[in-house]
Amino acid sequence: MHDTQDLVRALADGLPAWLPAQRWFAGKDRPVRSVRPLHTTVLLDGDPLLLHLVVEVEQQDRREPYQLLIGCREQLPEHLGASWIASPGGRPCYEAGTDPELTAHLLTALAEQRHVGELRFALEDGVSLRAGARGRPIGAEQSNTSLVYGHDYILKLFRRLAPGPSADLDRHRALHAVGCTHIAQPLGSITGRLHGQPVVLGMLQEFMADAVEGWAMATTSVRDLLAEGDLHADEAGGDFAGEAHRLGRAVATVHADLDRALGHRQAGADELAEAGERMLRRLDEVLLQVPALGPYAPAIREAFERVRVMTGPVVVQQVHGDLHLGQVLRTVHGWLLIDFEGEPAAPIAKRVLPHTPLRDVAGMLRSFDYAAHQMIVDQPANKQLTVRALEWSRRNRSAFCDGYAAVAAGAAPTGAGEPPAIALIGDPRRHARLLHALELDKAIYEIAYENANRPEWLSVPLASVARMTTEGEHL
Ligand SMILES: Nc1ncnc2c1ncn2[C@@H]1O[C@H](COP(=O)(O)OP(=O)(O)O)[C@@H](O)[C@H]1O
Ligand SMILES: O=P(O)(O)O[C@H]1O[C@H](CO)[C@@H](O[C@H]2O[C@H](CO)[C@@H](O)[C@H](O)[C@H]2O)[C@H](O)[C@H]1O
Repeated sequence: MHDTQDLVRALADGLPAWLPAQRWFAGKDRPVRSVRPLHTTVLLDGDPLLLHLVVEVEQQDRREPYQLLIGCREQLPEHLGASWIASPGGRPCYEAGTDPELTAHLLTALAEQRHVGELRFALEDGVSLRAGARGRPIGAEQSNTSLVYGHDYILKLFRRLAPGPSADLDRHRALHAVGCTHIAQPLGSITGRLHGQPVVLGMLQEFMADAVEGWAMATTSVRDLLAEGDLHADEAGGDFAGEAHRLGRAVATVHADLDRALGHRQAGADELAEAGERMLRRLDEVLLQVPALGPYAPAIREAFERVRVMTGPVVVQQVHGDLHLGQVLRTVHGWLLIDFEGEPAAPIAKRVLPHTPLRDVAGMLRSFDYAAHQMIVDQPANKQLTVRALEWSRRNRSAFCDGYAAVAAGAAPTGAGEPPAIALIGDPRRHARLLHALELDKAIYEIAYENANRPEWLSVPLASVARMTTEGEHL
């Protein structure tokens, strides 16, 4: 089979079985009916062949476009065996991200700013690259696929696509333009066209080789505390509160920088009503998936109702949108925020909308709670461990808010002489009612996320909801 279109059509028949096993595939909750190739671009001809595909995946009630990079060889070497997808016409086709020869080609295309068919490989202004390095998949639990090139670059290939702007790329660009020091510099992009509109396919960034994920640091600290016989969180060697304080400062600074770059505005009662309704709708959807949430529903509804009838105004701006300890990296110079894409489950068009910065604060507060309680997920009856986990969570949540409040208190006016949004917010704990509702909303999202992806962790957000609905708006 030599014709590329025939090869791709035959390959597409093998994709319904392969897609659900991929970590980044967002539709694992229902069977894949069919996969239809929308665009095929030959990036490298011969043996190996490198194909860029945009396919439409059809499931019960949805059709969504995904990006695939496919390698094809006459003979599949042993080290690529695990990446095999199908062998249309006897020619093995596989996930190209695992083939160093093919990933090197992507970096070269970026370095040379190539145009191939409708694909544009471009560098940000003033950037030049050292090509030649081979990329390897980062191997993280991801919604997308990232390739790391030596100690220098990381290329994120977005998997589920939507035409129009990319929140991740645009927010990185805006933050870099105002000199934000809490992000990895954006270096380049890959764009194409989908349904007649531009679409962002990839983002190249500076790779922070010395970085440690916040989640790894926080859970190590929890582990050390839980292993101690009788020390408290502030006495244990691996105390995290200093880092949590610095992280609060970093998040507030990124909010101030996003405001400086893209501005803020006041959201009125109608938008708050809409936000409250959105929270209530999500609760109803998740209740259908996870009936165990039922006993807490009345108290959660009450909290969301209170948002629905708030009179405002509440200040909104561009935010991170899915902030948690897995989205922050600690380098020797301080904390960085990564992945400004918003919640993976949200429709892509909705992810660029402005929100209250308290949404990110709520995400991070949830994450401290997660870090503490996931460690004892299989020992729910151990009161001593539960008390200690709670102590760790409270101490670090509070240090994070202190850090945020310190930056908010000293925030300089924006270009227009106006105070930035974070100065209007001040200490996040002043907004207990809204923050509580945002935390509950995030926990509801997490319940759906865990139910679909990691059922063994479902009890973590469920237990948080139980605590939150008993304790109320308490930090
Ligand atoms: N600039 C970077 N430097 C070092 N590691 C990074 C960088 N960006 C991302 N990572 C690592 O890659 C992982 C996945 O990146 P992320 O942007 O969160 O992808 P996804 O959108 O697929 O969730 C992160 O958890 C982090 O460990
Ligand atoms: O990093 P992603 O953008 O893919 O975010 C999704 O996956 C996260 C898990 O990897 C999930 O985060 C939840 O688990 C984290 C620990 O693994 C915890 O730190 C977070 O607080 C918790 O929300 C995230 O919600 C989801 O969108």
